[in-house]
Amino acid sequence: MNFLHTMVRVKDLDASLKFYCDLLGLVEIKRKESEKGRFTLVFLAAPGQLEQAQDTFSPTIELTYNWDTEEYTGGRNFGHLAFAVDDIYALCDKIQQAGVTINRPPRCGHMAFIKSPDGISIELLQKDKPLEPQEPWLSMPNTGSW
Ligand SMILES: C[C@@H](O)C(=O)SC[C@H](NC(=O)CC[C@H](N)C(=O)O)C(=O)NCC(=O)O
Ligand code: NI
Repeated sequence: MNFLHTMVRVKDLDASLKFYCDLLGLVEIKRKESEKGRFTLVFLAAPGQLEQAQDTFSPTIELTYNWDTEEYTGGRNFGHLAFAVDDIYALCDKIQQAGVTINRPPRCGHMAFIKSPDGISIELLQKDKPLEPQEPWLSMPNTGSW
């Protein structure tokens, strides 16, 4: 079995593409519009996984935009989407300049959390740092309401 994608329903497709593509650097690799179903699907891949994703559409994020407005009550059971980034400080600066809140800044140099326009938590991890949170980080209060 292989992991393929995570689907996220978005309220505003343009705002989401600005966030995931222009700000985070993901690349649109496929789009499907359904007149009958009244929705648009957009598959996004990370630049470092583009070749693989173009072959198998995985790993990707599948943005689902329903043309008719719906309320999406955020399920507490969904945690976050995590990305390994080249330079977490440079990316956080860019994110802050774009007016996006950094809910948990990269204090210990390797992990930050932000939220998408739909309030989806996004974890940013410095590429060459260990995945497991360092002890000091675990005891740090987070700045956002999680
Ligand atoms: C292309 C493949 O990866 C899909 O996930 S299509 C799944 C399909 N999606 C839709 O119908 C999109 C519009 C729908 N109104 C919705 O918001 O999901 C589907 O079966 N969706 C149901 C689901 O729970 O994912
Ligand atoms: Ni899907």
